[in-house]
This record gives sequence, C-alpha cells and structure tokens, in this order.
Amino acid sequence: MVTKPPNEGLVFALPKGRILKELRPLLDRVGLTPEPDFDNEKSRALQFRTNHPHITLIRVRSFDVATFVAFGAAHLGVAGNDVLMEFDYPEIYAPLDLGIGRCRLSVAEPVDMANKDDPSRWSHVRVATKYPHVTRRHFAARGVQAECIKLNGAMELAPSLGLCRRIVDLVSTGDTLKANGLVEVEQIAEVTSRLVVNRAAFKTRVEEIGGWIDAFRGPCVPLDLTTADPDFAARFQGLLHAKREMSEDVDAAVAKIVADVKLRGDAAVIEYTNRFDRVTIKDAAELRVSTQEIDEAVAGLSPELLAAIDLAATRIESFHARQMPMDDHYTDAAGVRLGLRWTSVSAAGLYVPGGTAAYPSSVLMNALPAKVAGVDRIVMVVPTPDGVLNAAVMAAAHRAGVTDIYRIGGAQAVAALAHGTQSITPVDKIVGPGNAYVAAAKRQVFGLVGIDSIAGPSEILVVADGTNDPAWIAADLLSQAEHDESAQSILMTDDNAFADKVIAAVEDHLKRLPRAVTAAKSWHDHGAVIRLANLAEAVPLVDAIAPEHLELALDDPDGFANKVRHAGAIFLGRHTPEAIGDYVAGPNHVLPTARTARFSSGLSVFDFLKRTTLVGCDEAALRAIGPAAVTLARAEGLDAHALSVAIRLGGAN
Ligand SMILES: NC(=O)c1ccc[n+]([C@@H]2O[C@H](COP(=O)([O-])OP(=O)(O)OC[C@H]3O[C@@H](n4cnc5c(N)ncnc54)[C@H](O)[C@@H]3O)[C@@H](O)[C@H]2O)c1
Ligand SMILES: N[C@H](CO)Cc1c[nH]c[nH+]1
Ligand SMILES: [Zn+2]
Repeated sequence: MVTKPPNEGLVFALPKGRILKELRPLLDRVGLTPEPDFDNEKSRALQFRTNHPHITLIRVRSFDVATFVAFGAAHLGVAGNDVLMEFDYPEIYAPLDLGIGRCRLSVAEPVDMANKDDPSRWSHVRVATKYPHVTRRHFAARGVQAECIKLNGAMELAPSLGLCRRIVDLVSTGDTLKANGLVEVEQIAEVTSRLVVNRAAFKTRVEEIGGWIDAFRGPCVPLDLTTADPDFAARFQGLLHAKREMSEDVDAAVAKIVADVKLRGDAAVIEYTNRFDRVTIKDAAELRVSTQEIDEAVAGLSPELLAAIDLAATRIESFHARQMPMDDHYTDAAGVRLGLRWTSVSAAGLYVPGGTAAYPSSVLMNALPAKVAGVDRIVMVVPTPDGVLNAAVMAAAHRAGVTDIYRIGGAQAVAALAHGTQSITPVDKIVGPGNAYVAAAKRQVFGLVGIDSIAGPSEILVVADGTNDPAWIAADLLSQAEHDESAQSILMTDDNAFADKVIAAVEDHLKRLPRAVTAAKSWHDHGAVIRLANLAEAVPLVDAIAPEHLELALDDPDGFANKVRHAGAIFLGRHTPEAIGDYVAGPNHVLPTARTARFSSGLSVFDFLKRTTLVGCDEAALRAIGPAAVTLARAEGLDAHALSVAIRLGGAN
C-alpha cells in the first residue's frame, strides 16, 4: 500500500480506449476538465493536470486501474466489473455503476461445435482467457473443472489455431466473434463500468471523495412535469408507456432450464442451483431444509424479531380470514336446486425471492392466504445464495404453517414445483414474486399448473398537499425506489415550492441510505414529479397510472380515495406510510404493477380457491326448464344434447 499524506492531491485513474470515449462526457458533466493533451489520442503522456489544481488524471490499461486504486497509488478510478471480479481486491469499494461500457463476459466456441454441444454436460473445459479467476470460479460453481490459458488479447485466434476449443472474453456487438467463426454459448456476467475508490482513502478523505461520488451520481432529479404546460399530455403519455425493465431475453434460457428439469429432475435442479446460487449440493436429500435447520434458525433470532413476525402474521391472517367467501345453496322458482361451493387447491408452491435480498414479509404474505384458504400442502422454495439460509425467512415460514421448504430458486425451482422431480412432489398452483427468470418460468408452466398474476418492479404514487413534511414524503418515495433500479416513485402535488422541497429531501436522504445506489437510479431514471393546478386534476391521472401503491397525504384522503377507480392498494392520510402495508397492516403486499391494477387485484385467499357449481333437477324441475334446452340444442345442431334431455321427458322422438 502506498501511503500518501492526507493533504496531497487526488489521483484519478481512467482506462484507455473505448470506455474513455464514453467517459469523456461524464467528466464534463462533473466539471472535471483535463489539460488539452488528454484528448489527443496520439499523446504519449500518461498523467494530466485538470482545472482542479489538486486533481491529476492518469490514463492506464483497464486492468491496471484496479491495481493503482487497490494499492492506494490512485484514490479514485473507473473500472469495469469484469476487472473487479477478476481481481476481487478487498481494498476497492465500487459505489456507483456509471452505466457505460456495457458488454458481457461470455463463453464462446466455434459455430459448428456449438450446434452439437450441450454446456450442461461439460465436466472439463480448456479455455483461453484474460479472466482465469472469474472463469475458474464460474465453472467450479457448476461442478466443471476449467483449465485456463492466460492470453491478453486476440483470444478469438485460440480455437482456430488449436490452442483450445473455447474462450471466455468480453462481447459487445458479437461482430468480432462472428468474424472469427465463433458464437456465444454461455453468459458469465453483464459488464458495466463502475466508479471505484480506495477504501482507506475514502475513510480518511470522506468529504472530498464522497463529493466526487455525488457529482458522478449526478443531480438526482426525476422527470418534472406541470399539468399547465402545453406538452403535458404528450409527456404524461411518455411516462405511462416508458419501459422500465431491462429487455433481457431470458425466455430462451428459461425454456432450456424448464425442459431440462422436466427431463432429468433432481439432477438438473442440483446442477442449476449449484451454478446460480454458488453452492455445492451433492445429493437430492440436501435440497429439503430439515426441521432441525428450521428450529436452529428460529432459536437464533431475537425475541423482538420473532414478536414482529408474529404480530405481522396475526394481522395478515385476520385480514385474509375475512375474505373467505360463503358457499351458496338454494332452490329457484322452477324447482331447480342450485349451488356454488368453494374448495381450495390441494397443494400450493410459494416462490420466495432470495437472490439479492431476503423477504420474510413476503413469506407471510404468500403463505398465510394459502393457509387461511385451507391448502393442505404449502411448499416453499427459496434460493440460498452462497449457502446462506435466512433465519427470519425460516421463522416466517414456520409461523405461517409452510409444510415443506426447498433451498432452490429461479426457473429450476418453478420447473420442479410444476413438473415434480424424484424428490419434490408437484403442486397445483405456483404463486409469489421473483426476478425476470422466475416470472418467465411461471409464464411457461402456466396451464400445467395455475399461477398468480406476475408482480413486476415496485411502484408508489404519492398525492400530497403542501402542508406535509417534505422529508416524510421523500422517505415514502424512496421506500419503493430502494427495492429495484426499475422501481418507480411518483409525486403529485398542487404546491410548487413543496415539490422542490421534496426533491431536495430525496437528495438529502440518499446521502445516508445504504441502498442509495439502487434508489438513486430508480428515482433518476423512472421517478416523476407532477405539478398540479389543483388536487382534483390528480384523479384521472391516478386512474391512468393505476399504481401498485397510492398514498394520499391529504386532509380528506377518504374523499379522494372514493373518486379513484384503479389502484392496487390505497394508504389513507399523513400517518399511513406505504411501508406499513409492506409489513404489518394486514392486506397483501403482492399487488398488481405496471398498470395492471386496471384489471387485476393483489394476492388473496381467492388465488388459492376455486368454485364448483351444483345443479339438481327432479322430474318436475326438468319438465319446467328442459324444453328450452332441447330447443337450444337443436338450434346448435347438437342432437345428442337434445336427446339426453328429451328422453327423460318422454319425448325422445
Ligand atoms: N412484488 C413483491 O411483493 C415483491 C416482494 C419481494 C421481492 N420482489 C422482487 O422480486 C425480485 C427478486 O429478485 P432476486 O434476483 O433478488 O431473487 P430471485 O429469488 O427472484 O432470483 C434469484 C434466482 O434467479 C436465477 N438467476 C439469476 N441469474 C440467472 C441467470 N443468468 N440465468 C438463469 N437464472 C438466473 C437464479 O436461479 C437465482 O437463484 C426483485 O425484483 C424484487 O423487487 C417483489
Ligand atoms: N413493496 C414490496 C411490494 O411492492 C414488498 C416488500 C417486501 N418487503 C418490503 N417491501
Ligand atoms: Zn416495499
């Protein structure tokens, strides 16, 4: 580690080449102007002064940025996550994804070989790569031994010259691979460039380095619309129809996983689980979480957390119990006995997300309606990345009466629940939120099993007047933004000055929130502030957005709520933050997103129930209504239908 006096200038390490071109406008945006020679591609200089007397830029190879920063020779830098993954330097902190230098780290092989190859059957691979550590780790996680030959460039030559058959390299457009007769067969990681800092330097110079992190994060302002503006209607339509989720093509990958689980059962589930969750399950018996593991997890939790789980569970259970519908049996005027009977599905599968965060609250929200509805077998699947079983998730499952828990996630878990495996009995219905892979798998198994509606990234719309505390409303907006970069938070207000104060309060909260990077990206990319002439203007706008969560921080929230038709859940008044509904209010937090509240509702006991109708005629009743059936059957040309009624009425001919 290079030690530098704290009062000396900051050194900023930047990568040469393609990324520098994309980075250059960002330097302008943060007000960092290098000396003119920096933009001269022919210049051999490596170090450059800037308009800030204390800041020097160095221009080095992308791999060397990480090394300069890790050893403290540079304080800040810009490096791709491919480089960060390869070195895995604990001294580097990467607070910000700059969203530039987008590409992927992939495994590629010759086209003619790929046509006959099945990556799921590999046991040993020989690979040419600049990323031996990432490559070995990637293959080890799925039980494949990787022999890596380190090359620094021109990787594409390796297969044609017989050095090895496969390569692992960065792929941007795929043109270079194509030109060399290669094709991608597996993706290891999505790559973007990150702002990186030396941890020790950050600790000692937090104001200075933190200031640059904030500057690169950019002014975190959302879309700002005013209903009085002439272009409001067009811009509002743009907001309504903007695509928020990444358009990753996951369908093909998921179809392959689902087919493989259907064919090979447990063996395929184990293989995908080991690969995606970085675990080493050897035997199908290990897939199921044992009673002892559940008991141990529950025993290790604080009484405070257990009490909170219990309070939430009691309230959710009681709210859902009131939803239970009544059977109906009666005899009508024609003497026909009619009835409608509700029964639950026999077995339900609950998907509990666990890839990037653990959600005990979602366990309760999914399992308790099933329990209240009377489902006999409630099976929960939850991924355990790096083998970590979340104790609060286990406690919530225990409290909610889940019968079986499997430590599996993603498409393979959904496929196992739908098709069954040697060790997992299939279920009748699969519910629960999850990422794009989970959503695609649910869509693909629908028909074989039932599914609930697909919940996408979270949303909140707050309608607030100017008498609210801006810090409260800003926190509410961030509560959903912190879920996901694709989440959406919208403020509607009739007070301009209040709107400005909320925008400033969001900035302020972001300085302290641990999930600031995610929340800031969501607010910046998808957030909106809509300035109204009066609060009545908000009603049709709310209906058009049909938000998942609608918060009404108004004097008369009930009056406003009565006018709204489309919203997943409404939170009434200044003391009802949406987060209370996420955890303990009682109604379900799995709600329709992406404007689907126009035609669908949140998860409820009805998702686990189905109706059977009952009809009973005696001779007199059949005589009363049968002739009309005969007439209709003949009109449809379905004579056997007509006969089956007429024969009972003595009119078979
Ligand atoms: N609406 C709600 O009520 C609610 C509640 C909680 C969470 N959520 C949402 O659920 C989502 C959870 O996502 P998550 O990723 O954290 O967990 P997840 O459990 O949904 O997904 C993790 C799994 O995805 C699979 N996967 C990841 N990368 C893959 C790849 N390249 N190929 C194939 N499979 C791959 C793996 O099998 C992994 O186990 C978030 O978007 C969150 O906002 C919604
Ligand atoms: N707000 C999310 C659904 O939109 C649910 C959740 C779980 N934990 C916290 N919040
Ligand atoms: Zn939430």
